Amino acid sequence: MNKLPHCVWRATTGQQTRCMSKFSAKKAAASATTLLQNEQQIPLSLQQSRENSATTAETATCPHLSAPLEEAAGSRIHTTAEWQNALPYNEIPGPKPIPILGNTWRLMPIIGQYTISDVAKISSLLHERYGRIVRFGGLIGRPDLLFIYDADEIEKCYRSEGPTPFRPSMPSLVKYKSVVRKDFFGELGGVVGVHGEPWRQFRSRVQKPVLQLSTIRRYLQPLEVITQDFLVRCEQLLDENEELPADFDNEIHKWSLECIGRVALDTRLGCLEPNLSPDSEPQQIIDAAKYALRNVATLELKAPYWRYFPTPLWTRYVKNMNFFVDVCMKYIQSATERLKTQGPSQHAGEPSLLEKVILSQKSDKIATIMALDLILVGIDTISMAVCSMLYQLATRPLEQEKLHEELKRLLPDPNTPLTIPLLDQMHQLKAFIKEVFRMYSTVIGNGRTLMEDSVICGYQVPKGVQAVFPTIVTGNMEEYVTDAATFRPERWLKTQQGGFEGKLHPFASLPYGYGARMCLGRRFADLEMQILLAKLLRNYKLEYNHAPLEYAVTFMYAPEGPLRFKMTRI
Ligand code: HEM
Repeated sequence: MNKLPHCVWRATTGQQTRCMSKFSAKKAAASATTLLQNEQQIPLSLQQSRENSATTAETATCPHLSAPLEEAAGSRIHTTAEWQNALPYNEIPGPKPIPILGNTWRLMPIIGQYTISDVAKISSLLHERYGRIVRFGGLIGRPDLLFIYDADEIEKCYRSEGPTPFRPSMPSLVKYKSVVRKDFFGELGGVVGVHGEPWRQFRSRVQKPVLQLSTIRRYLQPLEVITQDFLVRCEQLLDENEELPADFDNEIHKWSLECIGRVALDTRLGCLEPNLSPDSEPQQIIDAAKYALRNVATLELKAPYWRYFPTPLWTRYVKNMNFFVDVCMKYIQSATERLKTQGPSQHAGEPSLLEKVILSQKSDKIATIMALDLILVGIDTISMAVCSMLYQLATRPLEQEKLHEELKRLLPDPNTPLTIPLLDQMHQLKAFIKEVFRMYSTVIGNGRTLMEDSVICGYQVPKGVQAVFPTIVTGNMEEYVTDAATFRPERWLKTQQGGFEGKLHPFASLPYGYGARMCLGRRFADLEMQILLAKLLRNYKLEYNHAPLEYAVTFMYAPEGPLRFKMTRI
């Protein structure tokens, strides 16, 4: 039996002591109003807010942001009753920072309470201890983190985020793109780690071809071929007990790199070749991408001294990224050369994604930077999501059987090529994917730097604060999801498809984020996962006959340990 995230966390946190429920926050806000007009309290809170705005807005700026955050942006709200009735920012509950070390010590080895791999647990623990809004301040070199566990408030934040949402991700990547490799990126930073108008302009140039259904349709057959090759390779890897090797996650990374290479680099990288040596180029690209992503949490959450001087970890990060960029550049350049000499390749009547971007933007530089962004975030996310999906399938035989039945019905001949209409009819399969994301969201949370002073959960929150939306926690809250602790994919189905009526707050589980900045690769991610699960489950039975695995955050949230699945042909 799998441990549910909530059980794991509750076990470590002991008694639940919510400081402020939704009800009591409202009551508190109301009594603050009656306190009134308390002549000292209102000016004091505003002053506090201004002080916070000044410090946090500074750290929220980005070299790829065209203009600093609007100075006057927050002032409009100050005249509203909502703001004036709200509680001051410094009254938001949360762990108290200690002098000099702030709250950073809590993430330090030995003396700290939390390790990086516990990030998901920290998030749940903060909610259990402090309530629906938690201020985690005093982190060296970065603004306060404001954890929001209220799906209505999360919805409000997303819906009011404006045309250029600021996702405070990866300052290390920002520094790499805008300072260390300014020679390469120049003013074209791409979308990851870029903000404001430069982000909007870049995103609007590439968004249409990336998300177009015709693009997705074009890649169905090439990705199916890659997945077929992957399954052949899996069969070759089986031992005498029909089990996959302990480092099977590495094989999944190879499959996802092969997929993203086909989409973003217009090439078959050869990752699925047998006997790939550890120093082969595809394996090195996988290692480099993994290293870059997995050290982000350490670089940014533990004391981020690399901002001030080049720490050994930072030096290695840069070297690793340089290797990664150079190798990718090689393939993109040859793809653009091929386009110039041979014209666009036509598959299913469509040019490739790279060709569409080069032709529409008349710039291979934009295509290059887009491809780098897609690769940078597209390998680990999908690989870890697939690890999680396969583990859940292997440990939930009844769910697996349901999917198998659906696939047998839609694909009576297991060799039937997949089509978009067939994928569209795989309701159980899609519901299963959504339910895994709800309970074990691969990306545990999303965030936005507030661009304006706002009232959140009855508190005055200054602009510049980093709001965190912990989807891994909200997706598991009974308040928003009926029978939240039970794995029930049917909750995602319509009644006529066998679904059941129940609460499912639309902002509780958002694995791909929301709004203008939502995951750019989500359609490819869904396509790749659906193809893999459909091909696998139509032809094989998956089992896991070892000690249960715990979920942990390296960068993504996934089962930690050897994925020694037993894979038997049906
Ligand atoms: C299951 C796998 C994946 C998950 C769970 C995931 C999740 C996310 C999330 C939560 C965001 C932030 C969205 C927001 O701020 O609202 C994001 C952004 C992004 N994702 Fe994904 N993603 C996945 C796969 C991919 C893949 C395969 C690609 C590339 C092909 C990709 C490309 C991107 C890019 C480029 C962004 C930045 C968008 C921007 O800032 O404009 N993702 N993803």
